[in-house]
Amino acid sequence: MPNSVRKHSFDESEAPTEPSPQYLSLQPKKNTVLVSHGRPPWYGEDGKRTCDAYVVAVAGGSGSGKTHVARQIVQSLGSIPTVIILSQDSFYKYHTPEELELAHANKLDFDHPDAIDMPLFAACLADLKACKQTNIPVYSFVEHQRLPETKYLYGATIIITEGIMALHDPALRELYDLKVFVQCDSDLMLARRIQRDVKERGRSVESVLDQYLRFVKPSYDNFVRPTATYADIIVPGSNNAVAIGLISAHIRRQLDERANQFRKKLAIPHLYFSGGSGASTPESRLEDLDLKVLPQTPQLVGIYTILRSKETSRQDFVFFADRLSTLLVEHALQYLPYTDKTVTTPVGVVSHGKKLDVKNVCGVSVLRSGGALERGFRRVINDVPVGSLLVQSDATTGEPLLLHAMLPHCVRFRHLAEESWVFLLDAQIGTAAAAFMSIRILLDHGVREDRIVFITFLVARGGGISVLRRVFPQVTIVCGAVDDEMREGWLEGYRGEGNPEGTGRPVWVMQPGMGQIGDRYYL
Ligand SMILES: Nc1ncnc2c1ncn2[C@@H]1O[C@H](COP(=O)(O)OP(=O)(O)O)[C@@H](O)[C@H]1O
Ligand SMILES: Nc1ccn([C@@H]2O[C@H](COP(=O)(O)O)[C@@H](O)[C@H]2O)c(=O)n1
Repeated sequence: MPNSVRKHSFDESEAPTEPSPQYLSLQPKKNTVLVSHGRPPWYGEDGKRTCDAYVVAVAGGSGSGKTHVARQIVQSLGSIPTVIILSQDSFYKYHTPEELELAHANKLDFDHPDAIDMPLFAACLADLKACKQTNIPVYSFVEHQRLPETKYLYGATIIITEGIMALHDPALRELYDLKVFVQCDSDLMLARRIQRDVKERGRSVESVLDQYLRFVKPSYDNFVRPTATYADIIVPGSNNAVAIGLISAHIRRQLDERANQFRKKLAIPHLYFSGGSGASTPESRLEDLDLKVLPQTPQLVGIYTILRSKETSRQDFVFFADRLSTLLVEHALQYLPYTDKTVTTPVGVVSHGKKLDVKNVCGVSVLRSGGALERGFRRVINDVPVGSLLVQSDATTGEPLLLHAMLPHCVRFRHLAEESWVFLLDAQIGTAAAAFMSIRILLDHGVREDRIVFITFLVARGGGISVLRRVFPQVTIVCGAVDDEMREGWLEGYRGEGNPEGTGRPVWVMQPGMGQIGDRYYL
């Protein structure tokens, strides 16, 4: 059922409040991004990244408790999805059949710094730190081998790396913001290792002891323990709750510093961006916004009339939304490159035509309402992969939060993303906060700005579109109608600042708009 809104008067001096997230408590695995809580904007109102992810390195001997420390930190921060653990164990090198034979006979040294692919580890970490995606190797301790698959990671604000050689490599040390060494008694480390390797890594007690005496202990003395001198903090290997609490408090401050809030500036750009800077105002001329608006034929206006009417049934709404999205996608396709193509017709005549000249095309819908454009999109572009981004407003501040990213294969890998054309699908651009975030995500992945085509039913001329245009001028924006106005209101039932009676969240509403498009399409 569509939510109704009630007007709320906006006070310019109103300071944005801190989000008060509800955290889920999950036991994280190594290299896991949790997806239970959203990521606030990691970029400013100029569209640029405001800071790197914060990197903590945890080194120490095998069995010293590095993983335990990393997991405890994650847990004490509330197991939020933007705090991830990156284990150096994933970066053991690929082994030849001869090396594998040695490994199974306990004769391969896994405790020498050369056993780990340090350049790959540094490259993946550098990408994550710069808020880009990365695809890390997957390693099997049972098979002693790197597996064929990789694991995609994106969106970390805090990265906790852990490994015996985490502090060994100078290039890696350059990437760390905080260096921790877990100091533990050797007997305790050995006892823990026997228990763990027998239980989790398919080893016998005898083989663990053999490997320990041959490689693990000498390596600890020669390579691992000396790196404690690089650490900012030495944490004991047991009874370390206080140390973990202090580190977590420090990291929480880093986390808070990395959450930007500027949705109101987007929603009412003339209050913030006017003046001598040549910034746009809601009175911006439509042609200055460089929107690709469908020709306003009576047939198109007829479709909008049906979609805007509150009397329209859900069945009709879906039918006409699908029809409209087909028209929008057809229109958008003209902005892609084409080359000449000659064919011979069934009657033997040569005909000169065109063919689409792109390597990869995919779609990404901004859920939930972007899903209303998906059917039309798939109808026009055959077999096209479609991913999704779940961007929702924070319940108290209305700021956008990235809750989930499920991107197509051709965007997940940087070398493919760099040559992909990506259609972003979202039902409307009002404050433009979700559009801002989804474009930023694609750019983080290496998609070229001029290869992003944003398709939407409605754009609010007085909303964030003028800022979006200025910040991302090369993105093609295709829409069917432009509404003049937006008004701030509250979704029915909101209880909070400015609206003490209800429960809900603040929203900006397009005027005349189409209501809550996601609700009308899906419910
Ligand atoms: N502070 C601690 N208190 C109790 N048990 C611990 C502590 N630190 C580690 N352990 C246990 O010791 C074992 C090895 O710890 P782990 O963190 O996997 O070591 P590492 O990653 O350094 O090889 C695990 O079973 C873990 O539960
Ligand atoms: N195939 C392998 C690879 C590594 N190891 C051992 O793992 C230890 C490091 O992992 P921790 O989680 O204990 O830090 C290292 O000491 C290697 O000996 C292995 O046994 N088999």
